[in-house]
Amino acid sequence: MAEFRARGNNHYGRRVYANNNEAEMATLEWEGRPRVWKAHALNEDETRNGTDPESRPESKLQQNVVAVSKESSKQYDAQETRSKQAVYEGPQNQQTVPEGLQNKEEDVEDDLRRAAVLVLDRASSFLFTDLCESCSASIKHRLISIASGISAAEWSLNDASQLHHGGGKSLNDEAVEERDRKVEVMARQGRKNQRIGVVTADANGSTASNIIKSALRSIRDAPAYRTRSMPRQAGLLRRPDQVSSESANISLDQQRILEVGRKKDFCFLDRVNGQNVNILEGLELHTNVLNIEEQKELVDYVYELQELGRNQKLRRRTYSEPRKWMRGKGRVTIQFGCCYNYAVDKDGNPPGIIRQEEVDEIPPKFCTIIKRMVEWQVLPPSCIPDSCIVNIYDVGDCIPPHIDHHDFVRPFCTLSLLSECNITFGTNLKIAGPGEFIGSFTLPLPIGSVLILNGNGADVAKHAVPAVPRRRISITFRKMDPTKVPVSFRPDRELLSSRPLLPSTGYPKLSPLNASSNSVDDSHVQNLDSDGYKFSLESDFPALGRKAPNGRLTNSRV
Ligand SMILES: O=C(O)CCC(=O)C(=O)O
Ligand SMILES: [Fe+2]
Repeated sequence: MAEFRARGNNHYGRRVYANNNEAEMATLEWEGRPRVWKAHALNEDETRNGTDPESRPESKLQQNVVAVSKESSKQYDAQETRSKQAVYEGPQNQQTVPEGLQNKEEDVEDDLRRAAVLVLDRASSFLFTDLCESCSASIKHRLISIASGISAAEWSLNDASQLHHGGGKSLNDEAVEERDRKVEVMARQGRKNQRIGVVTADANGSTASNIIKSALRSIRDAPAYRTRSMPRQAGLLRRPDQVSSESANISLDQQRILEVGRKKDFCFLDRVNGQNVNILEGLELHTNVLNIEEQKELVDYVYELQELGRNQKLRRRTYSEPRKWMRGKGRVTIQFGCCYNYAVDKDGNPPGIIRQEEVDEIPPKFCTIIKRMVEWQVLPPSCIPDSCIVNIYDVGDCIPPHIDHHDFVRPFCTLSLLSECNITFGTNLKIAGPGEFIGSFTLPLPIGSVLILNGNGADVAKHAVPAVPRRRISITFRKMDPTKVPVSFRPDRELLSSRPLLPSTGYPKLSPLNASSNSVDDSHVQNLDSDGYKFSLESDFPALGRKAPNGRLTNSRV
């Protein structure tokens, strides 16, 4: 494969490359566990002129796609194994498809169609932005054909995308129209008793199939799929003649709620004051809360906010960035709703909310996410966030071990964007080097996921994000203790009226410290302090080496 050198870089990990011959190659990449999507396409000039001496343009494109797909599936498999071992396995966490519910052939085809619709519906504009018009049209058409149940053989017979890369001709308006017409006809004909398959004859078709396979993994990753509670053919996914009244009644929102993965049974037993305690009790990981397009929109918006902050167009305490770069330095933060002090500031204010200080209010885009989290039962309506902090991590940035300040009530949550990273938990997190923290339990945070911190998971275990391997953004949403709100604070009444869309399954009531059922020392009466907590709680980021009230040396600082 030809060597490519970087030509430019945009915000969310997309790169545009030029090869040694200066012929352009667009690269679209989106990295996130367990879905890694990449698509390549050569430009028209290169295709027409065959400027690359190594090979015919279409075969080079094919090579790229194959290489990318191998890399994707390797990464996927490694990630999948790692995350399964780290998180999803263990006697109480095992999630297997019961006997008799394994995939049947027709299920596989339904799933393929679901995957194609999912990509077209949720990710198409994000996927195709950097591709030439002709390539994206061709890939999109193959996706449409899979969604309509058209076989690979049928597709390659009729595929007008050959007009571009396969046939070496550029597309004029007439050809585009002709192709659209053919695709429409194929879509109308629907499947013809042939296996759909995702294998395709041309390079754009196989890019489409890589994309579909990734989407398929996402679908099969959703717990609702594993337990078969996910509707297998919602109205959206069927041709109109197949839509039953039952499935047509499922709204897009309801379908999305069913696709949210919810893991609530985290367990790590630690010895705390003579008892075995599940220090992760209260943690919840909700995945697929934001789809790719929504994530992209939010990432773009965060960068806009960062630009405003840099140009001093936000209130003084809203935006802050670390002064110098070193591995393990803090990270850029943008705070809304209240001004939160991580450590004693230069004016002598203690850590916590500074009531006299004003910052900007939560932007409407973030309110939409808060509303969704309540409507989709990620957060309880009793705890609607009224403040948030955006953390922008550069490569190597981290957040040191801490327990979130009690000026914020529980639960609170963190939304992950841009790249996956690990968060680590433990009662005694070790600092192994700049930005390196070792805890008892490490959890990968997929992009688009929301981690809920509550109970022991929020207040007994500390948490830290070790130096991140890739740029990352997180948004921590928290509700302020009503007695601590800034003097200028005005609640958002509309936001406060958010309620779950589906009947509530109830939120767990958590005791301040939950001893595990197999506690070896049940006879001990818990020795709660005046706040009702068994342990003294450290402020978020006490200065390095400061002694915590419980006598332990604290080890955190931003
Ligand atoms: O970035 C994250 O995922 C964690 C952020 C966090 O712990 C915090 O903002 O308190
Ligand atoms: Fe935190």
